[in-house]
Amino acid sequence: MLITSLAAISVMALVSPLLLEQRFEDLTHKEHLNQFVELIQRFKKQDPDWGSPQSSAALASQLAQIQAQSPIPSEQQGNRSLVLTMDLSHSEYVVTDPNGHIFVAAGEYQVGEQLPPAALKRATPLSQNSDVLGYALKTGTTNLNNHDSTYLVTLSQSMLIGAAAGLMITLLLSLTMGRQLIKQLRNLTRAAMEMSKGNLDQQVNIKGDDEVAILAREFNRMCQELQNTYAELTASNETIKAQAEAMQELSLRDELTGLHNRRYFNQQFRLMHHQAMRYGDPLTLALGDIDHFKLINDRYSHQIGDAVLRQLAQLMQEEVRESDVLARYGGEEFVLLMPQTSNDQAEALLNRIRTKVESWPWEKICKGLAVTISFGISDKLEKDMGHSMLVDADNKLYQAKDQGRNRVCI
Ligand SMILES: Nc1nc2c(ncn2[C@@H]2O[C@H](COP(=O)(O)OP(=O)(O)OP(=O)(O)O)[C@@H](O)[C@H]2O)c(=O)[nH]1
Repeated sequence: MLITSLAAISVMALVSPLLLEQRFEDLTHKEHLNQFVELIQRFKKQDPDWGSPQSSAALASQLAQIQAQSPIPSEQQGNRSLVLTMDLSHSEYVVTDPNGHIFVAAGEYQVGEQLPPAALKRATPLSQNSDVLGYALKTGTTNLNNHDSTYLVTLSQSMLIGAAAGLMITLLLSLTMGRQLIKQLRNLTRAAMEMSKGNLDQQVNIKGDDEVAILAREFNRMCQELQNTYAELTASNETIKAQAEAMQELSLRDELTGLHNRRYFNQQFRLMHHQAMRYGDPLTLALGDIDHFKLINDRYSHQIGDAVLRQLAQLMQEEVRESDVLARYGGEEFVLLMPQTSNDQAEALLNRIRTKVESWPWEKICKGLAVTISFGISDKLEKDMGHSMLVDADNKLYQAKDQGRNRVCI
């Protein structure tokens, strides 16, 4: 923009004086011609023999005299004299009769010749009333008189000084505006780079109302929108994540008791069994089964049976460790996986649970209700992904049932 402005002013400074000179010359030429036509008309008025050889010779001689001496501020007497103060010293004119025969010569034209048609076309008719007295053609270049030349030079110099002042002002303005522009663009670039790093909280200062300010305003608006959209997306992501986690958790939970389900137990059992096998850590598995649960359902209703299951899950949950895995294994069956626990320790824990179940006031749920539970325990670690341990615990549970229920077998 700066370069364009400077170039425009420089071209203007160079071309304007030329155009001015050209225009000045045109106007001077026109002015001279008008004066010349007036002069001829006045001559004609005083010379009734206009067009005669004597008249033509008299005019030619007068003009030669004028051109040689002018300006002529004289009032010459006589039939064929002119009264004028016109300065013809800088102009040369060809004058013809109405038919284009030259009787006043100048430049390359000679007296008595016929003015060529092209030149005649350019010539100015010398008219009086409606009569065409002849034609006048200016030849050569228009030389300006001293006064006009001085005027033109002064004008050209003024224009050059004006252009120089314009250049200086443009330069100063451009530098000042350029600094401001660069500062704003730097701020914008910095903010954009921060955004690309993921810092969406970007706002740049806005000064003025120019294109950069409009760009900065749009940038700020875009940042704000991006920030809002990002916040919405993050919130929605969080919700989706939370829902996915909740669903995942639900898929691993038993709906009735809230304990983990058999699927979760299977996952954990595989892991813990593998770990215990690898590092030689103790691992104990207990299978529990409510005694005569069918009778409870039959005698007190299925709803009471469900309430028993829920309460029993809670009682067991209260007794086990965080690191233990307690799950509902099937209908009225529970499974408890105890890492870092020996058979004896497991037996003690399950007896504690068994006693707690037996002594819990079941009458709160239903009058006459009594609940007991039997457990089978195994610590059998074999390279069969836990199969032996499960079978062994199940066998021990049957053993407990066989031996009269409400007991723990290891
Ligand atoms: N209320 C209720 N009952 C269930 C649920 N799941 C299984 N049952 C019942 O639990 C009972 C299990 O009965 P059985 O397998 O004969 O065993 P049991 O009556 O407890 O007898 P033992 O185990 O030998 O002491 C069946 O009647 C099932 O219908 C449940 O979610 N809710």
